[in-house]
Amino acid sequence: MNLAQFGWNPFFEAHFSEYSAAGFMPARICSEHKQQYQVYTESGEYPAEVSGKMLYLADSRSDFPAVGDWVAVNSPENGGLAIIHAILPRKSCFSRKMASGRDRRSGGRPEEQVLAANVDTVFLVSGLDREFNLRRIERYLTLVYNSGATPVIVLNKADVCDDWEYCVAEVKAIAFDAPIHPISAKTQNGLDALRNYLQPGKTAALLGSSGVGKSTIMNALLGYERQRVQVVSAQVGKGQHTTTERELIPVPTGGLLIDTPGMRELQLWSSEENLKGSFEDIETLAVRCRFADCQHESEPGCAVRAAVETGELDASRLQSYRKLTQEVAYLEQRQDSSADYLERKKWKQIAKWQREYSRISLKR
Ligand SMILES: Nc1nc2c(ncn2[C@@H]2O[C@H](COP(=O)(O)OP(=O)(O)OP(=O)(O)O)[C@@H](O)[C@H]2O)c(=O)[nH]1
Ligand SMILES: [Zn+2]
Repeated sequence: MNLAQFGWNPFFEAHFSEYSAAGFMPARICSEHKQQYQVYTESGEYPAEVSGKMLYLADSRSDFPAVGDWVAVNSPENGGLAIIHAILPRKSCFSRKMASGRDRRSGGRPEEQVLAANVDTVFLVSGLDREFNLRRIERYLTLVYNSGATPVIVLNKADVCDDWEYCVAEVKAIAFDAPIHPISAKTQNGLDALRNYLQPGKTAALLGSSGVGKSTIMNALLGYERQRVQVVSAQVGKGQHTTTERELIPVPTGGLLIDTPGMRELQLWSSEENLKGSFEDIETLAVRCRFADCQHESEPGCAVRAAVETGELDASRLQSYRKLTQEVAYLEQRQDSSADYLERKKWKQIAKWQREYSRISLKR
């Protein structure tokens, strides 16, 4: 197997020199299930586990490999198990803050779990049907900008939209420099535009609400119906090893697509930072507010509200900005709290509420 086909490049090469000196070889995680892995290496595909040392040193779930990660492994002998010794730095990363209390290591704090790593392009899929919703696209854009991957906006179901040019223009106004591709997965129109992002060694993932057509697009790009198979157990070497369906899947154009259950359930977990990427217009206006910590509510000399009044800024933009700010504040407050039992119980409730809330607001 040719590693460059799997995304190996000078960035990872540079970070690998100390490991190659120690006799390790590079591998890319192509599936993960309960910390049992499957990896692509130059000499083929192997089951893998993390080393005892890595397990011992890990103090949160984000210290474990995720699908898409490049790792350093020992050479697996005749079809055996590869042992993972280190994770190379991630060029991009999608993660989720886990509800507290699941893992004692975290002391009950919301913990980061990496869902996918080293994604180059995210196809942010939206339907051009009745589900079309600009605010939702904004929220997903925020999430993608925060990951380090590059967003590409895919407007699917153009076949059922009479006025898709109008929708594209609307999206353009909120998308900054993200490319926008109207397509129809059903009629296969416009799919070549997406194939362009899947050159050899490039990794892409599909993100978007349920029913927008992610599976249909994926099947069209793969050229076959991908079945999402249940976990099966296989006897490997001396111990039991669980193998799962590949979640980093080669496509005929030479690139790779990531499809993990985690990416499918990904919700908006953000921090202050990622507000900036998709609300540049508001951030720019806010520089002119009289108070540096202006909330753009009722403060005197607020440049953001002034812009809404003159029509320079759409009122709904400010509304979605506020909503996102509130969510961020909420999450940060959670992270600050202490970790005793009652707190944890409360957090569980909050996490549940938060999940429901983001579901509801994403559906809006
Ligand atoms: N008219 C039309 N329907 C489409 C198109 N693409 C997908 N669909 C339909 O939309 C429905 C949902 O498609 P899926 O591919 O299952 O959507 P998904 O985003 O994978 O949904 P989840 O698995 O729930 O996340 C199916 O009935 C598809 O046939 C399209 O381009 N045009
Ligand atoms: Zn203001």
